[in-house]
Amino acid sequence: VERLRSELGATDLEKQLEVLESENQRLKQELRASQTQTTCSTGHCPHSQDVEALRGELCRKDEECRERERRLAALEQQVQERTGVVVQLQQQLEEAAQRRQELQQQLEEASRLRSQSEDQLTSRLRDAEEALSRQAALTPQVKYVTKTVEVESAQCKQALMEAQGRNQALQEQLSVQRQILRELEQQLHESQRTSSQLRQQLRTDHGRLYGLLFKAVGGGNTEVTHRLSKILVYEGEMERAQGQLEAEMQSLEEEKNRVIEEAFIRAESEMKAVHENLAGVRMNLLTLQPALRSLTCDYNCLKRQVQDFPYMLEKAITEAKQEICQVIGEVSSANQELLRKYKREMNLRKKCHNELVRLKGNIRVLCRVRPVCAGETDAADTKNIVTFDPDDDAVLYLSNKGKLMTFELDKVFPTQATQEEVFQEVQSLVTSCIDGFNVCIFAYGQTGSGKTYTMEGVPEDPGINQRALRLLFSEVSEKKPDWDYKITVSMVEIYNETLRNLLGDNPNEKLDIKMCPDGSGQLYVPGLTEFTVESVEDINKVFDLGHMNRATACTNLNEHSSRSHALLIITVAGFNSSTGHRTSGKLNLVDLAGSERIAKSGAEGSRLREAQCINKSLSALGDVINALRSKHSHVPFRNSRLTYLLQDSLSGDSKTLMMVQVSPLESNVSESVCSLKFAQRVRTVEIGPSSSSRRQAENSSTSSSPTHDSVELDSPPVTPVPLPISRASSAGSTLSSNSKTPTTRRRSHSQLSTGEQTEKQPTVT
Ligand SMILES: Nc1ncnc2c1ncn2[C@@H]1O[C@H](COP(=O)(O)OP(=O)(O)OP(=O)(O)O)[C@@H](O)[C@H]1O
Repeated sequence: VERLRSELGATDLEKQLEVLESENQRLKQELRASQTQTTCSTGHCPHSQDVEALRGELCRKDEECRERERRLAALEQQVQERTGVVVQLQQQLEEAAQRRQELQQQLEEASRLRSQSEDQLTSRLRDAEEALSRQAALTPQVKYVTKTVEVESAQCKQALMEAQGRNQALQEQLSVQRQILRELEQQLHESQRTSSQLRQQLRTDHGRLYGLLFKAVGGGNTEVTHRLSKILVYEGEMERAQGQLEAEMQSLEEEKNRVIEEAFIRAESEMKAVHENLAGVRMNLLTLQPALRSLTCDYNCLKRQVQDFPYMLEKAITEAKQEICQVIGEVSSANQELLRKYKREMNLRKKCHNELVRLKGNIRVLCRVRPVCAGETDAADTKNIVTFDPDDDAVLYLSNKGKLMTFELDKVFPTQATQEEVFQEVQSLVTSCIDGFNVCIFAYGQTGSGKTYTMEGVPEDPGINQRALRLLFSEVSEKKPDWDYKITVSMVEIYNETLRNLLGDNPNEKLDIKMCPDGSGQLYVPGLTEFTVESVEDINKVFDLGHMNRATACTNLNEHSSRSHALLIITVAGFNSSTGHRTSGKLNLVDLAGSERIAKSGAEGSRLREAQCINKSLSALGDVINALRSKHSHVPFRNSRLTYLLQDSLSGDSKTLMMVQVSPLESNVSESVCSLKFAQRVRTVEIGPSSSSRRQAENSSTSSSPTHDSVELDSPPVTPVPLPISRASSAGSTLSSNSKTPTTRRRSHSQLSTGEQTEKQPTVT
């Protein structure tokens, strides 16, 4: 409104009107003053009647003038009203523009919705097509497709309905706007007509009035004439100003019409676009309808399939069940056959392996010559007293006091032989323990000949003990899952004919060897600690504990270890879950005490006793092996702790390997000769199969042990006198730890169970 007012110059016009008003007032006052003067001056005038008449006429004209003024004011009011109408129209114009904007927004919204619905329809159609193709390819998810189709068609229809509804509403709004515009135009025309009529009337009235005035004045009063002409000029100015106002209003009207026309044209073009879009949507709908029809058709088809599906499924399940049952039957029979073959093959493999070991000899004797160590490089000692046959690895030559002695063994390892090469030679024995055989591997030789090196090795190059356990781990893991194996280890030391538990809490505790109370004839050591091992870390922990316990009980470990036998007893118990077979094998890895002769060592006192004990046990071992070799009915296992403990691993179908260690030094040549002679004798021994008769004979012996204190290894063994006591009746017998000659104490079962409670179950082989 302010803008319109400023554009129309309403303020100037108002000011001009005010000026005109004040001028009018001033003129009226002047007129009254001139009338008074005229009255005074014409008191004795002969034309007083005319003057009176004129005065009356003037009053009347004055009245008319006031009337005109009133009408002018009314006209001004009308002009103001028109201005108000113009303002209203302007407002309406703005509202119309706003509505147009809203319409535009709605149109945009409608087009957005349309494109959205188009997109949705396209994507849903695509989804539906894909789902349809998937359904055609796979087992149809009919329910899902059905729902999708229904939802899509309903949504499309609803979107169309909404778009049509919005279109309808927009059209209605447009027609209402058109109606309002028409009415406003009509009102404007009418007001313009009225205004021009009024203006015309005012002009004629003014003309008439001023004519009359001029006539009345008749040029008599120039002052009045002058003032009247002034009024006329003012009126003319007013008219001109009004004319300008009207012209401006006219131009505004035209501008408004033009704007409305443009808005109308734009709205029409937008409407046209909306219509086109609507037509497009309709077209799309028309194109969608066939797709919808085909989808409906597919849906019906799928529905039928779904209805048939349970029957088909049931039929398929029944057929599948039959097939599965048939296949299960076939598989189980094939499985049975395979299991039978597997058992046969396993037995065959076991037999072959056993045969191989047997062919190699149940008692195998290997020899290892240790290299000359640093610090032994004396001129005298470094003389080459041990030589090897390059063509035969079973032959060793020893130069003894200028005489060349030849020794033939199963295999001779030269000084440069590695730990790995040595282990490869013994590994078949180690694996036979998995098949349930008992195995003994001894390292025999004088002190410092390399027994401990061969059995234990050094951390960076371990010996047979650790390598055997590693091999067992890898072998049993290969046999999984059919076979489940448990590997346990014990460590025992025999010092001065006393058995010590190296893995126990108290390494000073002395252990006994006992017969199992179950009458199986098996021996066991009550209180002996066993550890289950599953990894190399476990092995290392066990070895560390054993070494620690061995060291705690002595002042000088090196001397102590030279004078005691160290046994690592590994038990491998297996269970085959598919066949139900059980196996149990024992692997005894023995690092024997030094085998040097007392005469040479010149020992006295406790050293003498140590040497006697060592010699006793070693000669007992020699006796046992001799008895086995000679197939004696009695084998003197009980003559020493060592042979008694290893009884079940030396008899029957057990396998024994003796690693004779030889020093390369000339100063040790006589001990080397003794060791090699012993080894050669042992090599000819065969462990016979009639273990039961041997056991019977052996168990019958109670006091046949010869005294070996002074017996040299190559001296002939004393033949034991067998006594007819059966193994079953000797259950519970113990070997006295103090007695030089083992005696059999007979105990009843009840005595055993109460007096000597076993700490662990005996191993059943
Ligand atoms: N094959 C070998 N290669 C290298 N060094 C060896 C070999 N055999 C033995 N030795 C070394 O010889 C020395 C004596 O060996 P070892 O202690 O094994 O003899 P031993 O027969 O066990 O003695 P003891 O009866 O006193 O226990 C050790 O220093 C050892 O490292």
